[in-house]
Parts: sequence; C-alpha cells; structure tokens
Amino acid sequence: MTSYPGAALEAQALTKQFGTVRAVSDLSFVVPRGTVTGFLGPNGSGKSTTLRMLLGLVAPTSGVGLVNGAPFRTTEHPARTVGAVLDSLSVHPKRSAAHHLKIYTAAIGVPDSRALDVLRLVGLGDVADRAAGGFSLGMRQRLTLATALLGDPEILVLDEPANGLDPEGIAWLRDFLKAYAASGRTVLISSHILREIEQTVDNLVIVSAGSLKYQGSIAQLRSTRPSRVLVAASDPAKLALALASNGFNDSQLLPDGRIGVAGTDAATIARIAADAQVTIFGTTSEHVDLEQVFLSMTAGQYNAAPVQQNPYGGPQQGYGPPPGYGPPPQSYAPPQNWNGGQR
Ligand SMILES: Nc1ncnc2c1ncn2[C@@H]1O[C@H](COP(=O)(O)OP(=O)(O)OP(=O)(O)O)[C@@H](O)[C@H]1O
Repeated sequence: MTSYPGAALEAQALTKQFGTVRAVSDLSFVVPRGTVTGFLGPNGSGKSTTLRMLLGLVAPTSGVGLVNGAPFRTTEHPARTVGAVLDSLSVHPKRSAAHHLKIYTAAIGVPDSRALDVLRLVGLGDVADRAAGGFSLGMRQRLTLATALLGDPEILVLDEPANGLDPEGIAWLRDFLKAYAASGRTVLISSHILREIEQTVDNLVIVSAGSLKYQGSIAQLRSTRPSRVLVAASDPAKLALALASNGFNDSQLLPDGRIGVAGTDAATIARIAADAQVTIFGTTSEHVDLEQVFLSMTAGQYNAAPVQQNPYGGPQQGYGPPPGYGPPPQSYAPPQNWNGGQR
C-alpha cells in the first residue's frame, strides 16, 4: 500500500460501522511528521474510534490506518514508535506514581530508571513516591502522559489530554508538546474544543459525524477568515465606493450601519475616507473567532441548538468556506494502486 510521503500517521478511507451506527465514514487524512496536529470534532464524531483504528485496536470496516507507512501491528518496536493515551488513567490509588510506571517499564522492556525520568519530564519528579490516589485531576493527566512517554516514542497520540486541566496545565501541555514536535517528533492530539488546542497545534483535522470537514494548517484556516476593520462613517456607501475604487472590494454594510472592511488597515481607510470627504467617527479591529468557524463547520451533527453561522456575528456574504472544507483534497485520495484496504 502506498503511503503519503512524510506522513507519521495516515488514515486512508477509514470507515467503522458499529451495528447501525456509522462512527467513521470514509475518513482520509495525513499527520505530517514533526507537527502537532489537532484532531477536532464534537463529542461522538468518531475521534476515539479513528485513533483506535490507526493504532490497530479497532478493526476498520473498510480502509486502513498507517503508522510510518505501515499498519501499526507490523511495527517492530511499538513502544518506541507510538506512545498513546486513549483512556483516562486507571491506577491503583495506593500505588505510587513511580510504582505505577514500573509496571509498564518491564512490559515494554525499558530500564526502571526511565520511570523517574518521565516523571521529571512531566513535572511529577517531586511526587514520584506519593500514592496516585491523592493526585489532582491535572496530576493524573500528567501521570497518564508520563506512561505514554516511557518508550521515548517518535509519535504521541493523545485523546483529549487537556480534559480537566486548568489554564496553567493547558499552558504547560502546550509548551511540552511544542518542544516534543520541535525535536522532530510528531503529536496527534484530539479535542472537542478548538480554543483548548489552538495555541498548541500547527495543523488541524476537523471531523463531524465521522466525516472530514477540514484538514490543513491552522494558519491557512485563520487566513481564510481575515480580520476586518469596522468603520462608523458619515456616508458608508460613499466610503465603500471610494474603497472599491482603490482596489479594496471586500467591504460589507453591517446591520448597525457600520461597514466591515477586510484586506486593509484603519490608517489606509482613514486616508481614502479623507480623500472622498467622508467623515470617520470611529474604527474597531475585529479578529475572527476560530472557535466559531469550527462550530459552524461541525454544526448539524446534532439537532441541537443552532450555532452562530458567522464567525463575526454579522452577515456572512463574502466569506467562503476555507480550503479543505468539504471533501478531502485530491492529493489525499487513495493512491491508484490502493485496493481499498482489502488485504
Ligand atoms: N464499541 C462501540 N459500540 C457501539 N458504538 C460505538 C462504539 N464505540 C463508539 N461508538 C459510537 O460511535 C460514535 C463515535 O464515537 P467516538 O467515541 O469514536 O467519538 P468521539 O468523537 O471520540 O466522542 P467523544 O469526544 O465523546 O469521546 C458514537 O456514536 C459512539 O456512540
């Protein structure tokens, strides 16, 4: 089977049917090596099932999951290749953190001293001998991460690791994962809240109801929804015309009488307004809320309360879907000689 060059992880047309529930539907995406990639989707959108299929823990109904270009179960050194946190930690409450990890060091064939090394790495070095039963949720999350790090893996797969972390814990996790990827390794991290991982990830794979909605860089997603300047002016229509004749065609009359102008800055707008003898009463910079973009992409998974469709909160004309929104890009289609995962 042909894999995408430079892919640490790859889903090729993965589908999983549980009885009548189609948890994952023809899902293809690539996690490039050396990136922190966010795997985003609402609850029940198929993230955990996909991660399990990638790691050979759930058999796909069709399609394949690849790790470094091959099914994970064929990997020669699994613990050195992938460290995964897929479930919340189950740890004996009376067992110390170090003792808990030493159960795994033996199983994966690394020296016991590695237990203390990884506890230090995740900031639990000082509590290595304390019973894990007394750990806070954040400490338990760190202990779970320590377990995944034992084999010093090339690839980390973390299912909702930010769950239950306070802002300080989230900031710590962000720095940790960024440093991990900066050393050439790869991180795939799932979440149902974009804001939780927005500062951490370079790439995003967004799913809804088991299907791909977007894959690409977070910078690309952001750039498709440019910031705007909201302008209160004495004659908005005249200003819009003056802007257009200066090549700034992306302005929009807002319900409150202001105009929203994308593609330029307040100083340029002020200069054009002055030339056109339009008085400006005030300008405000507005930045897109990526969480709203995410919510609008994944709306429809539930018949629940509607979500705001426009990330700016105003009318949506002029703002098309970002690249990647819709079917997977052609370049991620299964290769021609790929047989649909039949082996
Ligand atoms: N073993 C299973 N048997 C039957 N249905 C399942 C099974 N595992 C998952 N599902 C269903 O598949 C769908 C996707 O679940 P999955 O846990 O993969 O989503 P998720 O995005 O990880 O959700 P969450 O964020 O809530 O964990 C859900 O409808 C879920 O109920």
